[in-house]
Amino acid sequence: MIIAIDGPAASGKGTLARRLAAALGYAHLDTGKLYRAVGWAVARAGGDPGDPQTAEAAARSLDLGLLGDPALSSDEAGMAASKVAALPGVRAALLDFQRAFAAQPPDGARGAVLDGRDIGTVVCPGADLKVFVTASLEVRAQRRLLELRQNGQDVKEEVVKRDMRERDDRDRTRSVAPLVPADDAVVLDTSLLTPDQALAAVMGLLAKRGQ
Ligand SMILES: Nc1ncnc2c1ncn2[C@@H]1O[C@H](COP(=O)(O)OP(=O)(O)OP(=O)(O)O)[C@@H](O)[C@H]1O
Ligand SMILES: Nc1ccn([C@@H]2O[C@H](COP(=O)(O)O)[C@@H](O)[C@H]2O)c(=O)n1
Repeated sequence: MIIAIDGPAASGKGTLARRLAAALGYAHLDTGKLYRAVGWAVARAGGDPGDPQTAEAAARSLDLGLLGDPALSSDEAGMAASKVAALPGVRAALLDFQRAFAAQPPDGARGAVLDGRDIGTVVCPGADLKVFVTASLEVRAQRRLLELRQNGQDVKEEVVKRDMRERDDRDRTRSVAPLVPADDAVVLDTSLLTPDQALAAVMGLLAKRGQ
């Protein structure tokens, strides 16, 4: 069983995907971390994340050990990620790994939950369940602000909101794998939902479908 969770920044898709995977005993892949690791590797080396050759080389030689680096959660890493993510060569370099994870989840798990921007449309178009998670920009910016401050990062509200809008715009308008709900995705607005309520909504969908 493959579950695809997509949506814009800080909509709550990662929280939902992680909790869903734990509840079902499935493996979870946060695909945003792959793009963050590539963008961050380029930026940290002083390169331009928007440069196709540099970014594609970084994607092809990506060290998966970097996915646990706390620096990946920064706003800067998110911006660098969205720049490398607009490049077709970078997306192609990361595609096989994501598809292999979904087809053969690690540790013998019976299923996989992947979250990102293009899971339901490109990575796993045949997923058993697709959920497109949304929330208003205001709510999402407040969530991210709280998260970054709790992580000890000194960030300004207007900068977080501006960066989020810019990142969402780039993700929605890029020519390759843009952020759009798959035709067969269920849209879940979490603006007024707690993480528990969002999880319950998806568990309810699975139960209704007999899965
Ligand atoms: N339903 C919710 N209600 C309140 N806060 C939430 C909810 N879901 C997630 N959060 C919080 O909002 C923040 C962003 O959530 P999360 O990381 O799940 O979003 P995301 O869509 O995966 O973001 P990104 O794409 O940037 O990784 C986290 O601090 C998380 O704890
Ligand atoms: N499937 C995906 C996942 C992510 N991206 C890009 O990475 C950026 C960071 O992702 P987060 O989920 O960690 O916020 C995001 O803004 C996208 O540009 C992607 O393109 N496809």
